[in-house]
Amino acid sequence: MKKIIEVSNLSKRYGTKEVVSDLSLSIGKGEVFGLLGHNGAGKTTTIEMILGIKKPDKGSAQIFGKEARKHRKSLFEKVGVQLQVTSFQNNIHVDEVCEELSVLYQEPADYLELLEKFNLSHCRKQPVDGLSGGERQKLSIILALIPNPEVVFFDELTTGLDAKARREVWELLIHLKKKGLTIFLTTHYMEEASALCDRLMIIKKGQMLTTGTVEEVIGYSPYENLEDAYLWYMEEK
Ligand SMILES: Nc1ncnc2c1ncn2[C@@H]1O[C@H](COP(=O)(O)OP(=O)(O)OP(=O)(O)O)[C@@H](O)[C@H]1O
Repeated sequence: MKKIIEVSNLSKRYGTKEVVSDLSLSIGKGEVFGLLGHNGAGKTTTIEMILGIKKPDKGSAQIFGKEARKHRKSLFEKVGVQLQVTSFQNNIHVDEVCEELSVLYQEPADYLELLEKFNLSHCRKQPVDGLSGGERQKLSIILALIPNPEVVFFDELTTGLDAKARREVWELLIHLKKKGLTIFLTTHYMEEASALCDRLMIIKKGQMLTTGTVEEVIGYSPYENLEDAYLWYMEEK
């Protein structure tokens, strides 16, 4: 399988605290990879280092065989990103944000279609500031998909979404995965990880506790579902 993301021995410390410790992983084309861990475990920092937003102290990360820091422009034609904190200009409307982003890409996705798929068409003319938390979250997912990416990073994919919207997002991502999209996600919802991820890694205080397919990760524990297994890893190790 063609490797899309390769991470080797990535480490980062702030002061004396090591927040990411010697993490290595690789993700093949069309795979959905989930990074799981409690608040503060180092998930966002790991994503930011892969994307070249933060500099690792040790190790390296490549997307399509290139370091993001050095090849930002060419890489980001093919990479979509949804980060937890997305700030927008004051009073900007939903369709303006989508339009402004679309013009940056050679072959952007049709944002009107995406708004429709995520049931946000009725918010098109609304200021982003006036959106509900869930609507804002959906918009950030749409923005990550506007580049028509080959690989996409979702940090806390469906946080703040109601159960129906969460299922809709899952369905859409499964559809995009079938078309070859590679997905790196973090989530605090084990049901979501089970439904979407081909492979997982669970981290605690920046260190890997386990990695494998959902079945493997559950199988290494004494439990039969991911949530119980996850909690077991967190306490046992
Ligand atoms: N610039 C910084 N300076 C100091 N500490 C930082 C900095 N950025 C992150 N940290 C710390 O690094 C640790 C890892 O943070 P990170 O955001 O990667 O965790 P996370 O797993 O994404 O958490 P969450 O699930 O809450 O989003 C946290 O303890 C955080 O406080």
